[in-house]
Amino acid sequence: MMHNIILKRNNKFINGTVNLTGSKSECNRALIIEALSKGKVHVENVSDAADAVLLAGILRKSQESRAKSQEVLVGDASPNNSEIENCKSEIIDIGPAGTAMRFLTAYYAIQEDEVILTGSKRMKERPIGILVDALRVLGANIDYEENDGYPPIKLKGGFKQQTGQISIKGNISSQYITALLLIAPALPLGLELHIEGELTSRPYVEMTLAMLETSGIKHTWEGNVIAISNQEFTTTSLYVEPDWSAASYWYAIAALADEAELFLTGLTPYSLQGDSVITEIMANFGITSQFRDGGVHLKKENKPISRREFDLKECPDLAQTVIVVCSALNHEASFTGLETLKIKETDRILALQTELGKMGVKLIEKDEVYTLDCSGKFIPDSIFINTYHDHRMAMAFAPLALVLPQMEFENGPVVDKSYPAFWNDLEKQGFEVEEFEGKA
Ligand SMILES: O=C(O)C1=C[C@@H](OP(=O)(O)O)[C@@H](O)[C@H](O)C1
Ligand SMILES: C=C(OP(=O)(O)O)C(=O)O
Repeated sequence: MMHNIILKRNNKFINGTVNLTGSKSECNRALIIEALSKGKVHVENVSDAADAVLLAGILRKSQESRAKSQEVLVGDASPNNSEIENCKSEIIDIGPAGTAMRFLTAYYAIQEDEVILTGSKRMKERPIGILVDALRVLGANIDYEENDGYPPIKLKGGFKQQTGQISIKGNISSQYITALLLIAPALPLGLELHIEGELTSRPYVEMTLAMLETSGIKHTWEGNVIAISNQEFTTTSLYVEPDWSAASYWYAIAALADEAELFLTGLTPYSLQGDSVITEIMANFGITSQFRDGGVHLKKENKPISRREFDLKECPDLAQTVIVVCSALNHEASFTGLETLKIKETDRILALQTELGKMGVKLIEKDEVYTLDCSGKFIPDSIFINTYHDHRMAMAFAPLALVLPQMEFENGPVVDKSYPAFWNDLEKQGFEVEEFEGKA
């Protein structure tokens, strides 16, 4: 049995304040930097996102056990067999946290610990071969435990850097590039990363470099080559900003309301998060964003929607939000830059097509351009949304409660991955949220 959610909204007027948790992306980077900096860098405003909480716990435990084994070595007592066994191949289960999986792969590749990194059933289908190949060229000892190219993987320690120059494909996931950049300052020979072909999700790479820069790490980026030499972190703190991807669901709610005035605290126009582009995207839907009072004020102005083409390559996590809003407004726009969606928490293209199909909306692909067809759209009395272990399927569809009489969501806690307070926040803003036991 799992906790499903019934969601309803009896009016279309939104007015309130929302405090969002810290960005999962920023927090995951900050935690790895903190661990690599050996305490010099301190993370402030750690995110409540389950993925970040899990990563923080793993890094803490790993550092504690390293400190403990050093104590054993320093002390008289030689470790007994069971202690040696415990030190061997610790199994780390990262669940559905893709970013954490990729970052930890690079992190453990240069540690002495022998660990097996594994995750959810879906994680075992999310490719990691490109990153593993790059780390092997650098000098890491990594084996696949089940299928080549996919988790689980065994990181065996004994890293000895062979080269500082590697090439990596840029169009599959920017997370591989970030993972390598994060460990670059700790590599004796530094890193010169040649990005082959197109770079997807570019703002996430820029976020990584900016956070390294704040931590005292210099880089150069010329053409398709990013270089970071072996460097020391400086003593500083990294403040995790509120999550703009989470903010996108409130923009969507504003877009589907008749009248909306919302205040999202803590957000600034100078964010490192590429998803802050939601302000520009939603301006097309009549949502104005004013930064004042230490946050952003959203206001809905009714005006016709003119933009028909959206390239989401730089903000893939906004794709579901924007496509669902367009479907609700019968705005038959087209979308590009969606290629990476198929290897995220679920195949998000298929999931969108299936769930939008439940109200007669089609998302049709031709030559990598996806177009909405709302000609067969209808309003069901109640709609059951399958969430496919994907937090963003639940959160992107929830704003539809403003235009549908009743919605039901499979697996409410799926939102915990990045925004655990999501259903509570909806309730605070006047949505009716009811939990019920459903079939797993
Ligand atoms: O680096 C990051 O924090 C992320 C990068 C993006 O992934 P891709 O680079 O695989 O598109 C994004 O979808 C993910 O949610 C978070
Ligand atoms: C793709 C996402 O996360 P991850 O890759 O970290 O699992 C996401 O949060 O939308």
